[in-house]
Amino acid sequence: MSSSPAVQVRDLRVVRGGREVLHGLSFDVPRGRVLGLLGPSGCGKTTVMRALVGVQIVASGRVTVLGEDAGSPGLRDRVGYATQAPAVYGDLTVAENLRYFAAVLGAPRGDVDRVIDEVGLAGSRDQPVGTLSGGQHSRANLAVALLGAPELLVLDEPTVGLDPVLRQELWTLFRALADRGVTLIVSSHVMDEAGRTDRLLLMREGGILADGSPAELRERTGTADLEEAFLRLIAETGETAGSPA
Ligand SMILES: Nc1ncnc2c1ncn2[C@@H]1O[C@H](COP(=O)(O)OP(=O)(O)OP(=O)(O)O)[C@@H](O)[C@H]1O
Repeated sequence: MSSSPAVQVRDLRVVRGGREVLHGLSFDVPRGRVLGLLGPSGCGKTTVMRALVGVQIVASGRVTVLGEDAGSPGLRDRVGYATQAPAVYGDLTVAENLRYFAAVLGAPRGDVDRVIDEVGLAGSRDQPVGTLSGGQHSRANLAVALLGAPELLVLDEPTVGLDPVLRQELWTLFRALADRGVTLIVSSHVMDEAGRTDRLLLMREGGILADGSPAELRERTGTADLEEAFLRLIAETGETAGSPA
């Protein structure tokens, strides 16, 4: 297996709706790590993820994923993507949905039971997705992204709306996947999840405010609380922008 980063982004600029929403981002994600993409609503997290999976038109820059250009056909079964809007069909059961997506993705049939177990939905496998709770619905969506055992998982706010117990279970699953060598990019706008990542990319207004491990960010800002660290970084950039050259 290559030791090159799972993801390399260089000078990524994206224009959406006639406005530049990513202003020249550069970052790497090492293999087998969990990267948290954090920042306020509208800062560009989903746009970064769309660029990584190759569905976003980019104005300039380079996005390399698992050694290939983002969106290359060769990456189709190596990258799993779960969007915020569930992809699963409400009138099919959990198992039917997964059998359908496994067929579309060319994933082995045996994967269906594995991913249902991984997301903790074995007890609801024969229930129509439309009758699941919100948290179960998000987990069914996540299960689709796990089909085929992708090397990179891009998960857009996978824990939104989940209770603390389920969130903890999902983070345990993310860690187990990373221990198996999978690279995960997980977005969130709640800072209490930041401490569970290996690496944090803090975004604000289409730019990167900070990139480092939670420990590095705590040290740099002199606070143990990552939410407070984020606020201090914002204050710091405000001061820099406002200070005389
Ligand atoms: N389809 C679109 N057309 C035009 N502008 C868009 C479109 N989608 C997003 N944007 C804009 O791009 C910027 C980044 O949006 P993006 O969805 O990437 O943010 P986000 O950080 O993922 O937000 P959230 O946490 O609310 O999902 C925002 O200013 C948003 O208004």
